[in-house]
Amino acid sequence: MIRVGIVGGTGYTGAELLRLLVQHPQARLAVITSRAEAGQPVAELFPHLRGHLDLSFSEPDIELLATCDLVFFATPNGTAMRMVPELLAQGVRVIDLAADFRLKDPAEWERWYGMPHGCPELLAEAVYGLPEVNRAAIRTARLVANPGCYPTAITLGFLPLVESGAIDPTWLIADAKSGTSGAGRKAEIGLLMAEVGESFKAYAVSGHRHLPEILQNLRLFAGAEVDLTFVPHLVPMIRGIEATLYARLINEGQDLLGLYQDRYAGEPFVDVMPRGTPDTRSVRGSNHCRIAVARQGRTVIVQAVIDNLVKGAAGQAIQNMNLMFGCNEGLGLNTLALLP
Ligand SMILES: NC(=O)C1=CN([C@@H]2O[C@H](COP(=O)(O)OP(=O)(O)OC[C@H]3O[C@@H](n4cnc5c(N)ncnc54)[C@H](OP(=O)(O)O)[C@@H]3O)[C@@H](O)[C@H]2O)C=CC1
Ligand SMILES: CC(=O)N[C@@H](CCC(=O)OP(=O)(O)O)C(=O)O
Repeated sequence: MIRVGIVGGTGYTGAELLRLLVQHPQARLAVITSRAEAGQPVAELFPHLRGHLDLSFSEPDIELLATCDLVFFATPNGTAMRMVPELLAQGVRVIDLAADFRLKDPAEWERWYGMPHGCPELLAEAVYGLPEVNRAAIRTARLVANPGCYPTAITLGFLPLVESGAIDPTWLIADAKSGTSGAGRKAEIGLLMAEVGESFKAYAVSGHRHLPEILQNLRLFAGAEVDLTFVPHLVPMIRGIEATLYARLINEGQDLLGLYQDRYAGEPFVDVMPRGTPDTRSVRGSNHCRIAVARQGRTVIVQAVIDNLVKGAAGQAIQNMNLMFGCNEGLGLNTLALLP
């Protein structure tokens, strides 16, 4: 059994880790932290876990966390980097769901996240946790940087086009939409029902912090410097990301469906649709990225959907845990989407 700790067990991604891990046959939850709820039984805050988990929230104490084989950080950006060096030194493996270890360049981190990096010496070692491009390195990693939600959908969507050289890398557009759970479980006026319930808007139009992550992915894993315009939107739904991606074909005769089917053949959590359009509800609660590809003349249109809390966060983190501990990659992740 893998003895698991979660730092940040009261947030949306922490709660999603709990939902999936209580049913995981090889994981045993040992430590779940919350500073605000320390001492409270977890199942009192989350009654759906009654009968599945007999554990109380603890303070995020290093010595306690060091009793685990693996610690997930489901905490705001800039939190994990203060605790990870000590945990690694004590032989604990780590998966960070935040952005602390995703960017390789500490100056780039500081520019986009507005704080100096706490342990830049670990950035080279940290393994980017997108199994579809990095499976072998994840298996042996001590420290995994779990991808951001938009970068998961957008990287998987563009990857076959960019790595095959089928498109012009200087002209890529990602028009992405997210449900409100992507912003976390916090009180904020812009996230009130009355503000977002019947509304739809773009944000971070002049530059979102996921842009450098996506550019780094396409450079390191698809081998191309690309010029990408990325605009995220907030839509009135709770879970889900839909990314509509545009690129220009070099060769109009390209078999696009074949390209995507071949690239993702054997991938347990990427589904390429032979026809039709993927919708977010087809992945709600599931670890799948569902993709369709179409064309209008020379323009390719890729649509990728994920659940931001599952393939975009907790599910992908468990997929990484399975790889790191030699389990079947899909263990504990065979939940189907909830319809309607
Ligand atoms: N929501 C999403 O769809 C996605 C989120 N992410 C990333 O995952 C991380 C978690 O996101 P999310 O679950 O939405 O966040 P939430 O804001 O919902 O939850 C944050 C959690 O972290 C704990 N926490 C806050 N500050 C600290 C601290 N200084 N030390 C220890 N614990 C702390 C909080 O509990 P307490 O304050 O009681 O200790 C809480 O449990 C973020 O970095 C986010 O960017 C990544 C992909 C998708
Ligand atoms: C809807 C919404 O607000 N989404 C969040 C994405 C959250 C996330 O994935 O955060 P990190 O990858 O940086 O950890 C945002 O745009 O900031």
